[in-house]
Amino acid sequence: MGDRQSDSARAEALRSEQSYVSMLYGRLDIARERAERGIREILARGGTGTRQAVVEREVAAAEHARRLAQLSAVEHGLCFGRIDDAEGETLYIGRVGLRDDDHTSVLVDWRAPAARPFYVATPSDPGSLVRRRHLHTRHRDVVGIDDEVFDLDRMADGDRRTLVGEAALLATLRRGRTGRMGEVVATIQREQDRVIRSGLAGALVVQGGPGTGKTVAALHRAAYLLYTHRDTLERRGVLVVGPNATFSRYISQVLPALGETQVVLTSIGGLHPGVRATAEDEPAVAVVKGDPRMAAVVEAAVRDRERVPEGDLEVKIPVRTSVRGGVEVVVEEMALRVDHATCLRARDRARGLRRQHNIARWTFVDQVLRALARDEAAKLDRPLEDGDLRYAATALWEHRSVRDALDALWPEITPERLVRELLSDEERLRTAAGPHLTEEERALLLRPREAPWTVGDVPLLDEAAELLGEYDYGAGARRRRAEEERREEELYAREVLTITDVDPVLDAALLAGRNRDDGPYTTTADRAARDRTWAYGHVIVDEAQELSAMAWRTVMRRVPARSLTVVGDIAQTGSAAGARSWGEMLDPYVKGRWREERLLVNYRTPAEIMEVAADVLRAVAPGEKPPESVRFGGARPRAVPAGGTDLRLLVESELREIGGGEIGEGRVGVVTPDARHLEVAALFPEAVDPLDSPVAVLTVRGSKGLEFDAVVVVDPEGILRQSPKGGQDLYVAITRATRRLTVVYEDRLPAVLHRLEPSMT
Ligand SMILES: Nc1ncnc2c1ncn2[C@@H]1O[C@H](COP(=O)(O)OP(=O)(O)OP(=O)(O)O)[C@@H](O)[C@H]1O
Repeated sequence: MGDRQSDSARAEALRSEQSYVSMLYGRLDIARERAERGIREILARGGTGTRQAVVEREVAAAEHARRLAQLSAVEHGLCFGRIDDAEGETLYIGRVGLRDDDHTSVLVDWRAPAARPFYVATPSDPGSLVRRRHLHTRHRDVVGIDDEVFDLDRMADGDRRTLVGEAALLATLRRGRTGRMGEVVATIQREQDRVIRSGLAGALVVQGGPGTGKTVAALHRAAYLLYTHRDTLERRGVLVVGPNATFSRYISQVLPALGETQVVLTSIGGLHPGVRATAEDEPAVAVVKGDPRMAAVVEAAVRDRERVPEGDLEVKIPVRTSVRGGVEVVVEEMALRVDHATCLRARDRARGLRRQHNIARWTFVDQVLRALARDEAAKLDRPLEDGDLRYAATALWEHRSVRDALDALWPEITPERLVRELLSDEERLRTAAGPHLTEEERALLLRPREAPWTVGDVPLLDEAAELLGEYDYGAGARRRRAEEERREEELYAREVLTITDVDPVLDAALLAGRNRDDGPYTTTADRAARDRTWAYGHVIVDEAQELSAMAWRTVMRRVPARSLTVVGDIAQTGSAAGARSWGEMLDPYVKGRWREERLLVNYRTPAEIMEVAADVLRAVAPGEKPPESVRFGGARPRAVPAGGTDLRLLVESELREIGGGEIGEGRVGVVTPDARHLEVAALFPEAVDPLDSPVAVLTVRGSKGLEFDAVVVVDPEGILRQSPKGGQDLYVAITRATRRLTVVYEDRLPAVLHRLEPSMT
């Protein structure tokens, strides 16, 4: 009887929620149609007319397109929650806000202040709420409801009859892994909510063990900040720096689904435009490259490119040429000379400007050319008026021999060439390293000229770019011109805004920015990603423990306002050049101005696996407490000897286990030491994509931030031995599992894994 009563309560609740949710999708369709119609109408009006008309059309079209993209991204799980308060008021919470024809809110955007109680109410501190309800939808159908009742006595009778309970969080956690980060906007927990809604200003560190939802919190924070501080952040954009490109893909789908499209996702290896570094240095090399002393080395390398000849400068210029057999041949030359002291003065003067190398070069070149011109006039016994000097100097610059001589002293140089030559030329490296590096450290840095860029090179390139300045001399003038144009456009846009009614949140600078590009409309994210010197409004660094001191310099340059979210776990630091403490990395920039939040609950790894991980954690970070798991009851983690184990069969059986007897949706991650990655990957030729194939074969580094239903750790001893941070690596590998863990050991199981029960496959 009781069951039947609760069944009918569930059915009634489902019916009523379905009718509300159907109404919401109806509103969504109307909003989309409106945006589509807007675009169609603008296109129909054609591409001609006055300049004002064209701008108006482009702005309006861009706004419609943006709205359409936003509305399309929220189709899945449009509405996921409802709160009822003691006054009898009900709010529905969703991915975007929607209003009905009377402009009454029918769906509250999850980022709006009104939605906050949905995330922060707890049984001990429910605020004014009497109930929180989670709605589960598939496509447009409501398929499940979970209620948390905070105050049964104050609930309306009708609502009391239709209570439906099951912990929404645990239901979410039971879902299989898909290779893309799941959406958890419906089940954000209170401690995560504090992180998400923390103020924009200053640096926030989010420290938490594996699976505590740091990435989840950081991404929702990006969406929240963009919503709450729209004016600032839409113009400047938000940069999210992750550990690798796979990770960026893993999380890339979450942001648009949260209603945001203004974010640049990249890794340290992608921060220098034009370079996509993925290769990693050996740990010892990474340590040297990541050391802050490298800033001084790069600076010395730039100074080394500002030379004067040992004695006087002598340059031969052709005086007489003739054409023989169609080729111009020099018949007579003249040697011009500039004395050593004048060269030194030219260099000092150029350096004294405190401009970047490629810009100060003009001063040096100009000084030496004038000295050469004076010498030429003297040798030809020609009077040289001051007014002629400039002309004579320019004429000398036409001679190849003069240009070569000046290039050899103070070349115009790109960051790429500077760093490549610094790291591949023993002599240059010795000179630049000076007292900063030991002989052993220099030897570690030295590599062949054609070596590919590594992630550790990118901060050096950035450092060099900062000191060298624009390679393209015309760029400075062009930028000044562009700046003037921007101001003009802004003025113009302000006028447009007063006469068109496109979007009240749009401001003139933003509007001008959107129309400035010569190509079609591009987003802030597009422009920011192309510009090395772009100053972002906010920067989020995930797996931030991996960044070296040099990498932090690179990141900090992109956020002069020092508005940052730093997310990571010191106990998971795998890079030998990474952080040992947050203070060590952040104090040089925001000493005494960074705040820390800790996340303590592990939503990923079941308690049984976490016990094994905790032993590893104790060995690498004795003071650290492992996070507490919310999941229990996974299969017992096990260890199998490599001898007699067929890895393919093992992985197949794991796929079957997680697929409930057949190979279905679940995913297996095989994590190997770096040195064995190729050999193991060759066993799984079908595992082509680490996110989309059912099986992914990864190094520990490649697995950072990702998760799998089942994890197979190959050769734990090899992982422990591969770097000074081998223990941390093993901790990371083990904690990638959401349900099952198998460790395949070589000769013997490492002592730190003693808790695992050896079993045969
Ligand atoms: N509030 C939540 N509701 C539902 N699932 C959650 C919640 N918070 C986190 N999760 C899930 O827990 C898993 C781990 O989250 P996430 O990857 O953000 O953790 P992390 O702290 O970044 O981990 P790591 O440091 O190990 O990379 C993900 O599957 C995420 O969807």
